[in-house]
Amino acid sequence: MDFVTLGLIVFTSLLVYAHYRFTKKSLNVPPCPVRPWPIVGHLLTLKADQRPQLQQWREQCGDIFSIYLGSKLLVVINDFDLIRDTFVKRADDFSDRPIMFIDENMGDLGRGIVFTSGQLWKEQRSVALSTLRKFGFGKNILAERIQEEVSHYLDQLKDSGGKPVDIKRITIESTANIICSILTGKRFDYNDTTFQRLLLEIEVFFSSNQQAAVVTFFPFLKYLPGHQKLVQNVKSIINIMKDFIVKSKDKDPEDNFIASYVAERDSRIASGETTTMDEMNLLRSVFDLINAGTETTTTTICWFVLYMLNYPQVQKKIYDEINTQIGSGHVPGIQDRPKLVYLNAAIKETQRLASILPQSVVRICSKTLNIRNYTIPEGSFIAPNLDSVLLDKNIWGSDADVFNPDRFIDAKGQLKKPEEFIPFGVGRRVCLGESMAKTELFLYLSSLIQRFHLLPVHPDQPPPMDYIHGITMIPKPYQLKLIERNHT
Ligand code: HEM
Repeated sequence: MDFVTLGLIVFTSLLVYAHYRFTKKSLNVPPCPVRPWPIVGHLLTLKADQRPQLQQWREQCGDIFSIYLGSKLLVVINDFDLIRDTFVKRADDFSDRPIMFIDENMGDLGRGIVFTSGQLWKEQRSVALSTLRKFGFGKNILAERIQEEVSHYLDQLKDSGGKPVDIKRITIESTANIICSILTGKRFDYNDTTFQRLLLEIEVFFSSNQQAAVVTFFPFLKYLPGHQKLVQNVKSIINIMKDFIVKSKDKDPEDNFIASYVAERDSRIASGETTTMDEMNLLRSVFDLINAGTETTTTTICWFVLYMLNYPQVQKKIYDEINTQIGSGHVPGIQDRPKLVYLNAAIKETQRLASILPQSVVRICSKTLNIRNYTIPEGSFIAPNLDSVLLDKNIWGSDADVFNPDRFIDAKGQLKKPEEFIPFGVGRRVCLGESMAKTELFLYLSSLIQRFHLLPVHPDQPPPMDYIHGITMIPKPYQLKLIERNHT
């Protein structure tokens, strides 16, 4: 990039910034916690871990405040009632998503499920959901498929022979295999080279996502060399997805998601229906489902195990419950879920406290709107701060920052289902994979505790509960020992 180009970029950014500052001041946008800098806005003010900072800004500014990411306005919504009023009661206004940087590298903008809006999003989401239902979403067939994968997972873990092991990689392999087998009709051998390449690229994708987000706010950064690596990464994932589609699309529509999508598209076209179903949307939906369905579940499992190492009394109570309610004669199945109240409570408590997607997935305002007398200009980003609900002391009590599964159990010993428990988001864009994720979490974690005693590598020195602030809040890498329990 030469100096003239650089000068033009800086000059244009200043003009854009001045325009935004001037117009937004007169528009009464929600308050900023601190004054934004020219060009970069609050990007340099944001700390590496923004969670405590957002909490502090909420105390300072109230339930709604503004942050400038470059010249882009991001409005942060806090508090359960305000989040519900905005994203559920006014879903028509607040259900769109912005187009993100990666779309550019797909050769087509705004395709698939996660980063689309309007009619296209509605059709792609509804097709994805109805197709996934055919393959067992919300039914026992999916649970059986997951259970089969869990048994491979436990065998892999057993191979650690009680030596220190980091379970993250094995867990990603296993959860990715479930979604890949639904999409393509085929489960992969863990050593399959294409599968290993896919997992590696997904890991790179997730770890470089913050960098990717910055490019969304400063498109000129795409000319810097580091960015090319990201582009290459996305292209590699896309090529693997294309290969999945080529190999799966001509199979029986009952065999896999891809073939079923293609058959449905052909039938809509044949009957003269106007449809957004095409190869590009299929490609991007497959990409979305693998990305959204792998990292989130894996991260939650890794958090649960970390809590078990730090709270051995909770682990013992879960094991005792499994022993009493199920015994060791068979692995827990989905029909056992209602019996394991304490385990279910511990899973909920993990999701609440770990809050792995603290600001959910960002939305965009497609027209100028008002919230509590503030103006939210067209094109602004808007995010529900799930942390502000999941960690709220007014909802969960003064020990909201302590891991305590009992808070989800009522006086009669029944599982509580508070409406403020929103780790899967809210409104029309609520997680599409919620039922699958819940089934996975129950089957993986019940089997894990039934089969192994989870121990820290150094007795009485459990790994710290630190995390890395990526696209999800990932526990810092840690090891543990898995000691097989005595089975009768
Ligand atoms: C513990 C696991 C999971 C958590 C905590 C989680 C959480 C979330 C959250 C917070 C959102 C954004 C919702 C919003 O904008 O309000 C989301 C969206 C989404 N999730 Fe999940 N998720 C999980 C597992 C899964 C799985 C297993 C799948 C797929 C098989 C999946 C697919 C999706 C998709 C496609 C979207 C975008 C929905 C849309 O924009 O219409 N998720 N998820």
